[in-house]
Amino acid sequence: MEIIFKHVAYSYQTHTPFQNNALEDINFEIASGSFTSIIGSTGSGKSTVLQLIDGLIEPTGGSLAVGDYYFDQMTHLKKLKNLRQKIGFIFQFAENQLFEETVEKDLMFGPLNFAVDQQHAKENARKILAVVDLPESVLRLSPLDLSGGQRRRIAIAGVLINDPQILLLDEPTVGLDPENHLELMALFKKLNQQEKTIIMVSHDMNDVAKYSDQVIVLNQGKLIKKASPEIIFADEPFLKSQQLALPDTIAFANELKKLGLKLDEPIKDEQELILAIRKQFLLRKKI
Ligand SMILES: Nc1ncnc2c1ncn2[C@@H]1O[C@H](COP(=O)(O)OP(=O)(O)OP(=O)(O)O)[C@@H](O)[C@H]1O
Repeated sequence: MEIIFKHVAYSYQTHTPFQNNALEDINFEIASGSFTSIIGSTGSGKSTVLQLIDGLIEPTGGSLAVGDYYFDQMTHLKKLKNLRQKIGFIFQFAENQLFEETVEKDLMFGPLNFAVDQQHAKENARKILAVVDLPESVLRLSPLDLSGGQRRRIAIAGVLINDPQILLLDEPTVGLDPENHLELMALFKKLNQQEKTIIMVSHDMNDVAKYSDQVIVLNQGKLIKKASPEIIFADEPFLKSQQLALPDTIAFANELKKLGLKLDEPIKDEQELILAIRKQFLLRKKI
């Protein structure tokens, strides 16, 4: 499902003294099956963009299209219920939304809500655990008996069980240990390779550089740059002006360049950095 924003604006608490113009004249397109990251400093409007795509709020100006669904300020949010079925929203600290007595009941909640019968909902709950790499034995447990990382996985499984075409991720790995962090990002990458469109809000520039096809930069409610990660992270002065960090591998590659190593190709993760350094050493050996 393609996503198109045309002159989108959003204000909180409109027509009150507390009106907050969170987004202004936002224009972008997100291709079906792509991985887009949205970055920008605190309060720049990233989460508001995700809420608009999910049809949780309607724009106060302009219009947007998500697949066949078109909406503007005249649209009734109730009409977007079917759209929300096709989108999975993984909120920050998603595990805080687990509320049932058992993992199984929690996982069955979504399908039962979308009129799937008990038996199929149970079967789907069992199957989805494999996707998030958890054993079936957790089904009988209370979410409170699980570790933080496992609880996050159950919350994500509860979203994936509805087989969404678009995944909205709001800081999906925040607070996780490095191992769980890596494994979850690998899962999102795999889902993306299975044609799911991913839109991720993140403050983690390593993930943004490594996984995205496209990066959207917001600043105080305005879109100020939209480009590939290679282009975004090659512009250090721009990143500094936005208080955005360089990904570790790119920062390291820049230090190596200062020491005289020729690293001309764009580098976005450890793997590419290792290959580029190896190539330089092989070239030097030949000389
Ligand atoms: N429910 C709300 N009522 C009023 N203002 C809000 C509300 N939610 C967000 N805002 C304001 O809208 C602006 C954009 O907020 P948003 O949460 O989209 O930014 P963000 O880039 O996701 O921030 P963060 O990185 O801190 O999560 C901010 O000025 C914020 O204070």
